[in-house]
Amino acid sequence: MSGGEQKPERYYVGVDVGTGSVRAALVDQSGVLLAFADQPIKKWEPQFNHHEQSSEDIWAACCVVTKKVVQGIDLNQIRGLGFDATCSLVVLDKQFHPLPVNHEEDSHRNVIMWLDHRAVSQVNRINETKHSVLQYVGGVMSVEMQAPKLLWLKENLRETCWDKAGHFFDLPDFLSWKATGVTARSLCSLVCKWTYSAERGWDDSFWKMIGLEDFVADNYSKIGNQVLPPGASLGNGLTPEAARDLGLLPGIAVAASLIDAHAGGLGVIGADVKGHGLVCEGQPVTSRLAVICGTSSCHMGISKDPIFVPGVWGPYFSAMVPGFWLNEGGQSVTGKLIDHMVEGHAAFPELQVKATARCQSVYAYLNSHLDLIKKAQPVGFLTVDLHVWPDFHGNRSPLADLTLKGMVTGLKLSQDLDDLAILYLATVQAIALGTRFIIEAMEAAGHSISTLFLCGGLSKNPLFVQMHADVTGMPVVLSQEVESVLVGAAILGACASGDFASVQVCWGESRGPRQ
Ligand SMILES: Nc1ncnc2c1ncn2[C@@H]1O[C@H](COP(=O)(O)OP(=O)(O)O)[C@@H](O)[C@H]1O
Ligand SMILES: O=C(CO)[C@H](O)[C@H](O)COP(=O)(O)O
Repeated sequence: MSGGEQKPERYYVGVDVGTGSVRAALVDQSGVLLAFADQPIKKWEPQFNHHEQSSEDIWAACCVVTKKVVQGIDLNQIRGLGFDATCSLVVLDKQFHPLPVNHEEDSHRNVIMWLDHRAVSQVNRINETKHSVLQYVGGVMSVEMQAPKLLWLKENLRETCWDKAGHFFDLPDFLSWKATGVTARSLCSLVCKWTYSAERGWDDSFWKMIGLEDFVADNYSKIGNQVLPPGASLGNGLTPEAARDLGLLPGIAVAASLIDAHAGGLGVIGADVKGHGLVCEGQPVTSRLAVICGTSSCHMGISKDPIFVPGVWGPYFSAMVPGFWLNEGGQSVTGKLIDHMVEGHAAFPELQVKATARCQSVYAYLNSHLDLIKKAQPVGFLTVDLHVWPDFHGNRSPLADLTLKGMVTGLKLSQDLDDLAILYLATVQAIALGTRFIIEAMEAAGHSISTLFLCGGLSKNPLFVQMHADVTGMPVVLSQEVESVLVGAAILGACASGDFASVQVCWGESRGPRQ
């Protein structure tokens, strides 16, 4: 954000709800992050491929982190609040109380998480319809989107959930409703996960064809019939009740939200790169690919005209950057896969002890261990006979095949720390190769990408970043501000406050690359 004529003492709060934790930041008018706080959130996996959360637990965590980042600040200086979150499905009854999304009837667990794969039969039937809305999700709907999950609820929890439900929210929209009482949905969520079209609105024939004609009959009141662009100001701003919860003043501007990957994309894709000798300097913003790497990785490329990439979500109009089409490639598990491989290895307890003794994270320890054992070779050569296929949770892009599984070839009869380090390296390489596979599919369809902009938890791992550069052959830019997703959320708040005319105006010089 670049302030221009505004006074310097205006602040914005961004709240980012990831898969594993909630983060908040206080950001100034120049986009500089002044305070940061995070808080883990609960997750349940009551059975394989069922992943649930609690919207009350998530809101409570939002309140804890927001209170922390505004400590010591004159609350009158806080002008706007923006939320982003994972695209999980929140279910509330007609009085806005949580409803259970499980057979146990535990209403605390009222969120079907984005990575939940329970609705396989439902998504297969949806894809068999070959309905035209599927063209706008890469040709194949993902089990991680909302329509199959809604159909699963109707077919499996009719009495305990479906019949009682009054409101189905994408998690980012739930948060903005909780803050303002306004049920308007963000165009970002509805376009990307719910088949809404920015140009044509809802398609009645789709919902009727898949057996969810209920939504058409009540004019989409349960899933959203008022739609606003991300960054638009909601109602009268923060309600007195939400203000008390969050430790802010009532009435401050609250923005229509973004999905987390889109907030990260917004936070990095417009960075000013002048003077860094980067190939993308002087090239259009469409030559950049934002890669948001957390539990999953999301590959966000924008274009002036719609580009249809088989197996890559979109094209979505105005879902991330207003006026641009978005294609969203993805890998359903990346950080989660690395954690899974490392934590499941027989040498993990030894790794923990050694990393703790050096006051390092296990990943910093593994990276230095790889440096030690590579000897004179480049580190990548350590895996010449060990290979990982990373689709342990199916392939989101570009194969769009949820049935795919993971694979490791080249295992030996030893399981020492060297083996663990090399398996970790092979996993990171496999993820980077998956990114290259997605880029190749996007380029074959018409994108022209020259530079990667990485953010999210995994961008803090130098090995992960280096492997993405090596494997794609492209420069990787890291934003000066490590918490770029939160900057994206704060940009929404800044935009809603009216201090900035649009989210693009917030892209400014202070948000250039790291030196
Ligand atoms: N400093 C770090 N070094 C290596 N990996 C990291 C680091 N920080 C976070 N990660 C990894 O990033 C992933 C989580 O990223 P994050 O963006 O916090 O996820 P989410 O938004 O999905 O909650 C985890 O797999 C974690 O191990
Ligand atoms: O589908 C997505 C974005 O469209 C993301 O994968 C999902 O929101 C989870 O994000 P994260 O891995 O950062 O927790």
